Amino acid sequence: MPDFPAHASPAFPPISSPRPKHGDRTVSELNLDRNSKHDDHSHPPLISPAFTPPHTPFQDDKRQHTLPVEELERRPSNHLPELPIVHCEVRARIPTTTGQEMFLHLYHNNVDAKEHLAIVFGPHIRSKSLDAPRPGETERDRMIRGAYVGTLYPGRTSSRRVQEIQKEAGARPSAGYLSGLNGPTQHQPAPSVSDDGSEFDSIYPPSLGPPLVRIHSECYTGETVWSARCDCGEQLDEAARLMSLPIPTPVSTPGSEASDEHQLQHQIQANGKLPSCGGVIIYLRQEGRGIGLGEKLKAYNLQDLGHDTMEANLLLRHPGDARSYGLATAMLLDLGLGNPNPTPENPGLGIRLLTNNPEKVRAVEGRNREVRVVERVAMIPLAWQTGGKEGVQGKELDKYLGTKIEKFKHMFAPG
Ligand SMILES: Nc1nc2c(ncn2[C@@H]2O[C@H](COP(=O)(O)OP(=O)(O)OP(=O)(O)O)[C@@H](O)[C@H]2O)c(=O)[nH]1
Repeated sequence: MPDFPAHASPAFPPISSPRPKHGDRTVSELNLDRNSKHDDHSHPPLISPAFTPPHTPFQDDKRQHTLPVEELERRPSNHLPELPIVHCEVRARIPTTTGQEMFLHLYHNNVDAKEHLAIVFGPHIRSKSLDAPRPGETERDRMIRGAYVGTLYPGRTSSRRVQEIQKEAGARPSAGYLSGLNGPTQHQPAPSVSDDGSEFDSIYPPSLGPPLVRIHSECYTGETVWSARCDCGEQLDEAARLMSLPIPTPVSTPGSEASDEHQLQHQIQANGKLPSCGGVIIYLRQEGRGIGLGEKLKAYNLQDLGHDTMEANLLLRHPGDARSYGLATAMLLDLGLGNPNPTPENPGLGIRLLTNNPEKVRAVEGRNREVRVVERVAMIPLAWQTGGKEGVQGKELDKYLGTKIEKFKHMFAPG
């Protein structure tokens, strides 16, 4: 493994050949040697390597992805006594520089005054608190705050889905009737409506498998001013890229997947391109692992004086990591991604969490396992994946990653 930094050895076996190229990577290609063992016996692997899919994540047997959650080391002390109350105030469509769209959801809550965000990729994830009717609001109010289904366009008059309008009209209305209600202008495409009147963004197709989720902590330096002290900006970009990957061609199996395939074909026809497999980045305003930007900058000066990132926090009288994840749990539940009461008949999908931080896996599930993490997907630095051809690099980053591994016990490989 000549391309990996020294602190990556021996925990980081080489990535299988051929070496991944930027733009070609899939989630599954992030997997390292599945036989590798984490060398710290005091921190057993949370998830067996078998839970990271070997090939296309959506085509594997889903039982293979089931996390043996009983094996998780629970740390209830890190959970908030009760889940915060969160409320999605507004969402808006954001076209991105990659050509994919995402929906930015802005949340308020009852524990801090910050505006935490959910960055939603794909059409299938919706906020319950956003969609719920609010007293006295008009259809226009609902569209302005983003509580609409389908696509906005000049002249649209209803936030509701075509199915609901049809139901209200008592029979299947004519195309002229629908265009009077929801009709696009001549410049804008109509909402994606299938033959039976349904729209795509109303359900999460089980055939897509558990959605990909990233819980990301704000990092002004890494995400905005090009800092090479950490890998935060790269991780944010990579999470978005993975969630924008096109859905693999659906497998034709009996049951729901047949209708998913029908929907997929329809969406391809409507948009002219493959929809993304989707997912959500929960973007928490936890700058500097919760200590804030000013304190993080002091910590950087201490690091330049020779201390590592954990020591610097402690010298400033902060915990090494001052974060909690109850807000993320509550936001995931609001987005319909929790599964608090699984039954054998309805085990639920759970989520696939993109992280190297074992504490996040435990914490985001919540004290009562309101959310189920069925798989942890490791985030390998791009420089390690590409032998230094891509990604953030530098001696400060090497030290940062080394401390994450040695002191914070982050796992840069599955399991
Ligand atoms: N206090 C402090 N915070 C830092 C430093 N470098 C980055 N951060 C913050 O650390 C947070 C990201 O945490 P990381 O430890 O990099 O990663 P993680 O979120 O725990 O784990 P992953 O899910 O694997 O990314 C962001 O809020 C950054 O602003 C530092 O040197 N000191």
